Parts: sequence; structure tokens; C-alpha cells
Amino acid sequence: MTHYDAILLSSFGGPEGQDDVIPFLRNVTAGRGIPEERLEEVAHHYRHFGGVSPINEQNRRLKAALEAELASRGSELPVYWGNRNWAPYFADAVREAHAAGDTRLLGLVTSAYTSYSGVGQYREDFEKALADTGLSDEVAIDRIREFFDHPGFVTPFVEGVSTSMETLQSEGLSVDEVHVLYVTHSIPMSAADSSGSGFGPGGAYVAQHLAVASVIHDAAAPDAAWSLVYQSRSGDPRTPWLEPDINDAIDELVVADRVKAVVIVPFGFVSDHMEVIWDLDNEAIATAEGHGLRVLRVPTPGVHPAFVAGLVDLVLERVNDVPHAKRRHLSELGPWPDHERIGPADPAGD
Ligand SMILES: CC1=C(CCC(=O)O)c2cc3nc(cc4[nH]c(cc5[nH]c(cc1n2)c(C)c5CCC(=O)O)c(CCC(=O)O)c4C)C(CCC(=O)O)=C3C
Ligand SMILES: [Fe+2]
Repeated sequence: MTHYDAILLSSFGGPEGQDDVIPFLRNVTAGRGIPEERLEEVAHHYRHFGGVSPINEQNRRLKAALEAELASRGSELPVYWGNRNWAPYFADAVREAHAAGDTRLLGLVTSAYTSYSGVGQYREDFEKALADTGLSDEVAIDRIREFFDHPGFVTPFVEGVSTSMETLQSEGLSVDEVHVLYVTHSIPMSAADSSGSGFGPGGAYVAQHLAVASVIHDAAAPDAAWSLVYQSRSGDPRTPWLEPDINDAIDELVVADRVKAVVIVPFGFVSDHMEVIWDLDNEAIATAEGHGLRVLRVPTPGVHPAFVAGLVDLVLERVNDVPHAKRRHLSELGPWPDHERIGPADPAGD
């Protein structure tokens, strides 16, 4: 058994009103060379929803669901919640935990895949939170592994794709008229290549997405055509990012005939946050409908019971020291390895 005092639910954070939008975007992009036009464009997405990102409310609901699932499985671990880019910040959560005597934390990060954004940047931000609070020698943070191919994450997408296929068939469409688009966040090509070695171009990031897409697809729509596409690119337009963009991919499908419907599967994300409700539900759906296509967008896991139970499995595999070879995973890439601890090996001297 490994003793933990608490779980640190760790996420991105988002604005909760118009006045938060610009300070939030400055936090996200500090020193990252995002062009001003891109920031204005993204600010407009938030403004459209009253300056409120859905992400914080989704994390409050996830926290409550995790607490209920932990309790039902006999665990008394409390759950603290902190964000990288908006209040409550990691430093707030670490201070709160420490004040309650909780110094051995298990970080549950709401990113399923390996990338700088989903892994390295969280690690840096955890280190900074410990340094900023002066608790680097007193609080330790472990992190649960990337869960891209854990059944808890995959199951809600399998259900969503299956249901969509049934809906389209009940509307009279045949399988060969449907194309399934597995869509994730584009990242710079250089960031993808360096996301994990031994995977060829695109690194671990692309390999993990290809593996998960084929697991979902084989289970839910094996006879339909599919592709892996990307969304929400930003940065300098001259820098290469992963392609094709979902909107370009939809244009191409129409040129390539036959397709009458697309199923959009936002499997890069755990909840319906801004990139999903704007970049997909507004933009990509408009692109597809502009071509006269029928479009269905599959839900993200959110607080799906399988997802919540899967996250608790991932916590309990650490608590119970489940050997690597016995950990649950659905692709040949898993189970992904654990990360090194941040902070002291033996926090609070016990
Ligand atoms: C891989 C990945 C994930 C998934 C893994 C993870 O969850 O971490 C993710 C999640 C998210 N990204 C989010 C928001 C933003 N991301 C931005 C910028 C960027 N994201 C990138 C990548 C990713 N992002 C990258 C390579 C950039 C370029 C700048 C940089 O290199 O850092 C920008 C700046 C404007 C823009 O350029 O779009 C914003 C506002 C929100 C919150 C949404 C909400 O509020 O509901 C969430 C969950
Ligand atoms: Fe992002």
C-alpha cells in the first residue's frame, strides 16, 4: 500500500465572467508567442458565452462525483481542486491541503494523453505551486498515469459512437454513407514529435490517439470509414501544427463523394469545454451543415459513471500498488508508466 492523504484534482481553469476573460488569456499564453489576433479571436468565443467557460462547473461536478464514488468504494480520501490558469489555483489547493494536514497528494490531471500541455506543463506548475507556497519540503505530489486507453475513458466514447450509428441507420443512412471523425487538439508538430520517443513522427501524442481511435472504432462502428483529425490550432501560422484541421477534412470528404453524414468524436478532451462547444459545435458543425451533411457530435466523458469509476480505479491502483502488468488498458501502448514524484520522498517527516 502507498499512503496518500488526499487527491488533487488538477485542471486547466477558465474564466467565470467577462472581466476574467483577458486576465485568464494572459495567464494561459504568458510568454508563449501567441499572436494578438488569435487572442482576440479566442476572447470572442468566451465573450459569446457571457465570459464564462463551462470548464470550472464541470470540474466542480467531477469533484462531487469522485467524492461519491470514492466513498461508495470505502475510500476516505478527500479531494482538493486546483487549476493551472484560474482560481482556485494549484497554490490555493496545496495551501488548503497542507493546512488540513494533508501532505501526500495524488494528482489527478484532467488530460488523457501525453504532450507538453498535458504533462510537462502540469509538472512545472506543480513545482511552482510548491515553491510559491514555501511547501517544497513538506508536500509531495504524485500523478496518475495518462489514461487515454483506460476503459473508463474509452467506454463513454464507444457508447456515443454506437448510439450515433444507430441514430443514422434509423434515419435510413447506410454505413458506407457515414464517416467518423476522431478529433483532438492540434499541437505544434515539433511538440508532437518530442512527446515521447520510439513512436515515429507525431511521437507518443499521435500514436496514443491512433491507438484509442481504433479501439473505439472497432468496438462501435467497425464497418464505417474513419480518420484522425485536429482542431483549435493557434500559434504562429508559419509554424507547422498537426493536420488536417477538422474543417478542411470535412471539405475533402464532400469532394470525395458518397458521404452523407459525419460523426464527430471529441476524444481529445474529458469534458465539453470551450474548444468543444465553440470550435466543434459552432464551427465544425457549420462547416458540415454548409455542405448539407447530417452531423452528430458525440458527448465527452464529463461525469459519465464509467469515467468516474475509471478515475477512481486509477487512484486505487496507486494506493494498492497494483503491478504495472496488471493495470487496465485497452491498447497495445498501455498501461502507460507512472511519473516521478514531485517534492520530498517522505513528506512531513513521517
Ligand atoms: C493538448 C491540449 C489540450 C488537452 C490537454 C489538456 O487538457 O491540457 C488543451 C486543453 C485546453 N486548452 C484550453 C484553453 C486554451 N488553450 C490555448 C492554447 C493552446 N492549447 C494547446 C494544447 C492543448 N490545450 C496548445 C498547444 C496551445 C497553444 C499555446 C501553448 O503552447 O500553450 C489557449 C490560448 C488561446 C489559443 O491559442 O487557443 C486557451 C484559451 C482549455 C480550457 C477550455 C475552456 O476554457 O473551456 C483546455 C481544457
Ligand atoms: Fe489549450
